Amino acid sequence: MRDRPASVPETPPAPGTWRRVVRLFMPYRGAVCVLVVLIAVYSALNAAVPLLTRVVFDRALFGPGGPDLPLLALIAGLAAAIACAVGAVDLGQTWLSARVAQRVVHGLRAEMFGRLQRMPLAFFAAERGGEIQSRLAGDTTQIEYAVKDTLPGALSGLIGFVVAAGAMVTLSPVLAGVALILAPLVLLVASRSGRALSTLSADGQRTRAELSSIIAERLSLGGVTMARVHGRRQEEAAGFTAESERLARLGVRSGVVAQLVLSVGHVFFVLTPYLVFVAAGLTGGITPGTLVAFTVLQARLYQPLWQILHISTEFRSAQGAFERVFGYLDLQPEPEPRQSPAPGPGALAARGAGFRYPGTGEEDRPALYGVSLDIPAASTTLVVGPSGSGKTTLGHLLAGLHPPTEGAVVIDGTEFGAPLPGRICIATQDPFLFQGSVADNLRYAAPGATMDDLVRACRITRIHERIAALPDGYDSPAGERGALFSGGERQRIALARALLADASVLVLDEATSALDPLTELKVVEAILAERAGRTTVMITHRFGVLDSFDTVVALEEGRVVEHGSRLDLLGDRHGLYARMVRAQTGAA
Ligand SMILES: Nc1ncnc2c1ncn2[C@@H]1O[C@H](COP(=O)(O)OP(=O)(O)OP(=O)(O)O)[C@@H](O)[C@H]1O
Repeated sequence: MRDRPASVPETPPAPGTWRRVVRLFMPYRGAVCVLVVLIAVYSALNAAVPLLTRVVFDRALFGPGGPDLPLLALIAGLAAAIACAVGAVDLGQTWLSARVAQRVVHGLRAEMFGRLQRMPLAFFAAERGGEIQSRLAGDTTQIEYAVKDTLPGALSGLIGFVVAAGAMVTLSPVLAGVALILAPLVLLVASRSGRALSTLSADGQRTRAELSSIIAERLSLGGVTMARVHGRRQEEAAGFTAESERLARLGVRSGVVAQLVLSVGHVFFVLTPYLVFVAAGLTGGITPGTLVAFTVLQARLYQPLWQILHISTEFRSAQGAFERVFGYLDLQPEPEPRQSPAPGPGALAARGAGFRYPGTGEEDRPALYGVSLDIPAASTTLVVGPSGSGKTTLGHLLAGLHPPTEGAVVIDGTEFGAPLPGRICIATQDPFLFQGSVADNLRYAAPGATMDDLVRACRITRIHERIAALPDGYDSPAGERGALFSGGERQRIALARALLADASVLVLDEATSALDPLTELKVVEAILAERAGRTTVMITHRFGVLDSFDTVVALEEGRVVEHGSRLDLLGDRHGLYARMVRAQTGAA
């Protein structure tokens, strides 16, 4: 299993994270302003009730003339009206804040997905699947929880605090001063604990991502098979358990730190009223009505304070998630192609093209270098070479999947370095079939294809009989990554999909490698016949019996070492192609 440091070193919060969080709300500033007004109204209405209580005590109940029933009835009516208004305003503010929060989180998710789609393929080769899943689904969910409660909570906390403190100062400035004397201590503890919480949160998010990666990789069909074949089930379970325990420990520590803040706050809330009573006793001249109103207002003061503490701990806990999401949003995507080449017959060329995979050092040889080739329109070209010689890399360059890191790749006279759907298509050795029906998978290349089109393509790639024999025919499910089909069947379905794309250039990168040699020969011949008049490039190791190609390109160690007609290259007894054909066919 993976190695991990026993504990991730404390990292200070990334500078600018909070500024970026605030910026997320900028497009909704109008709604946020309305929210502020609603919350202010809500807080003012809430603060009015204790002031009514003061009138009840000092005038309506215990006034000089005894109980004043009409005044009591009036106050009861007013209190009922205020309660209704508070309910309505509360509903409005909940709707608005939920809307803003959901929009912000939806925007983050959509932007992150879009950014990832534009990342170079090398990013997906290096990044773990679980990591992407964890950031896109897990981190955004944590942000959603934080943002949903935070926006209204922080605003109502602040406004509620100001309104309640203002009302308390109006009643008695001295008692208000005493009530707030311990507040700085609580804020200090909150700020210290907040920093610890952010670190714990970042560590927690990383551990969650590690768990997701283990699940995605080791609980896949391939991962489970590998563990069973090599008898490593217990080690796999132990690796997962260790990460899970680590997450559990982090969860406990975060819970304790968060509770520390809340507990200090609690002591403050319990202690302060008694300090106020003592102060009232010492100063004298405070009416019972003022003291009752003051006591009610104190509760109203603590609630927002409590809310602010609670939110600050929650937000600090979400800091790690924000940083990981922003980390993906800062990734450098592939540049968009400057111009789309004008339509043409499909003549390809490489001009001194080379490619170096990201992460390979300057001292390593590039995967491909100095490749200059002309592949005329409507020609058929075979690309051969030893394992690791750069065939797939060349295929990817010709299909626009990688832009060359030196030189250029050209179609019909125009340089390109990005996929050209509809003009160039590639079928690979390990094709991707998604969960859905066989027909869905085929129509991915040609959404408007009729059933006859599907059947025709599948007949060419010799897979129609197999699909037709399934209980639901073309509507049968393909399974996870096409797992309900054999490797050779998957390849033939993917080849049919590539034919349906009807591109002027088709690159076959070992796309028939899982077929038996006889079927492979028939399928390749049928594809070439179907594509007569269009350009086809085939990369393969099993070329010994393939004799219908115009041209052969032989690669060795990232360079083109032979390029010519098949018969010419066969004539060069010491040439790479001739030697490889002899090795395959057993010819002397
Ligand atoms: N994503 C990658 N990152 C780094 N190096 C890579 C990556 N993919 C391939 N390479 C390296 O680039 C070189 C050429 O690889 P490529 O897959 O093009 O060879 P190939 O001729 O198609 O091999 P094979 O016949 O085994 O499929 C190899 O040395 C390989 O290790």
